[in-house]
Amino acid sequence: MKKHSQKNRKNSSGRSNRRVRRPQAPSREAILAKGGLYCPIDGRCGGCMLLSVPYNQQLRSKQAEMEALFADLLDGDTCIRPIVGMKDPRHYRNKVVSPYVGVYDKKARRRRVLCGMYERGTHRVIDSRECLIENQEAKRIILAIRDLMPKFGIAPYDEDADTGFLRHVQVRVGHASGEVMVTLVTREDTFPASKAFVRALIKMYPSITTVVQNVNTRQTNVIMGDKERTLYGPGFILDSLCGLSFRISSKSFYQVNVEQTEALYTRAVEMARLTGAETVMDAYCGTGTIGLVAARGVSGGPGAARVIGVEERPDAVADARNNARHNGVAAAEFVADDAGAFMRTLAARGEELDVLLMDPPRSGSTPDFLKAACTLAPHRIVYISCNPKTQARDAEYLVAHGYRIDEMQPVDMFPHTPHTENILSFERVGNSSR
Ligand SMILES: C[S@@+](CC[C@H](N)C(=O)[O-])C[C@H]1O[C@@H](n2cnc3c(N)ncnc32)[C@H](O)[C@@H]1O
Repeated sequence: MKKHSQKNRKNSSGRSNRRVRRPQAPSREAILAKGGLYCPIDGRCGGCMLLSVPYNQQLRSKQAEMEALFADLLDGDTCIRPIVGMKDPRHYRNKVVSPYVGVYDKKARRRRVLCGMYERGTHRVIDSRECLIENQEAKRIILAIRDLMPKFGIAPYDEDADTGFLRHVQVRVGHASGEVMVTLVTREDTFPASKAFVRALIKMYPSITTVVQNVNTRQTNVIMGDKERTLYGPGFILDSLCGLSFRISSKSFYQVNVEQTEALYTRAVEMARLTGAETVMDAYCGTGTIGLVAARGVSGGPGAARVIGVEERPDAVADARNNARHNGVAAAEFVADDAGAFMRTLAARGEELDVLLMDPPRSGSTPDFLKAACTLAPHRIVYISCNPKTQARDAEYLVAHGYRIDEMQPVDMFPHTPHTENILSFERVGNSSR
């Protein structure tokens, strides 16, 4: 029997010890010459995977992917719109989160703090000074915090030993307002240096309008804990979207690419074809953004007569009610419930619903929600999705139960990543009177 050489012998995990040569990454010059973007940590970071692909080519591929995915569900009369891309697809992320870890620097013979992003598929932090998709002011603040930590005796968190103090920092920047919220996620509740630290940080970055401490004492991958206290400012920021103003707290769901969100919501409400007389359901409504935009109307058109929003998270529902009050929208009400259960209740009561707007999580909707939706039989359904695969599954149900897709609109919410947001509008077949 032929023996394996030492070089080829397999280790305990069954993998060969021989070093596998990675295919050589294209050079900076080659990427830029092709029209792509160059990032020195491209390929290692878990963030964007398509940076080196020219943006127009990314858009063409995403469009082709959507058309192929829905090919069997569209008919000859479906209007397929070209994907909405960004003019400048850089620095679009208005929410930046970074872990902080301590390492021993052999060259400098001292410990230092790293911050940045995790290496793809690991919990190793890649120290990065720049990111092509993150908001630049947010990134500068993340780095400034790293530099201030030793001066205030703030130790980075050690995940294995469950020691240290600062676990993560989240920075949110209001796209239109420019207001900045910094959330410091700490392992302990007591933060002795908090006042002096916050003062020093704000002196460096006067754009910061509020600082929040979030306490996460658990040994977990989940970033945020339950307990929060405001260290500076009001504890939230305001931002405007489609002419309305929204209150964003550290844990609220708020789309990270606000420029594209304006396009997404505008197209979704246009696709609802409101006349001013409709009762509209905003299902999976988060902080009520889409429903409030529908109540107000877009592109100079009329809004809904009445909006009912449903969302399972009570804190998001509280934000939605606040947002309605704050914008003077009286025709919107928000309910904290499971969307499927709520739809079943409405269907059992025989309520009338004209238009259903739905924006479920990546897992898509549920059979009981879709069944109740078909019983309520709104004359239009507008389905927004960040995961077109589950959207295609749900669309198949709707098409089999009395609806046809009359329009499809992909939107590029996450340039340089493989993700595409997609909007489908459905009309009820043979029921134009409602
Ligand atoms: C993709 S987000 C959309 C939020 C909102 N439409 C927006 O654009 O900001 C999905 C929302 O669905 C909520 N959700 C998830 N499962 C739910 C369920 N079974 N019932 C009600 N809401 C749910 C999540 O909490 C989240 O706020």
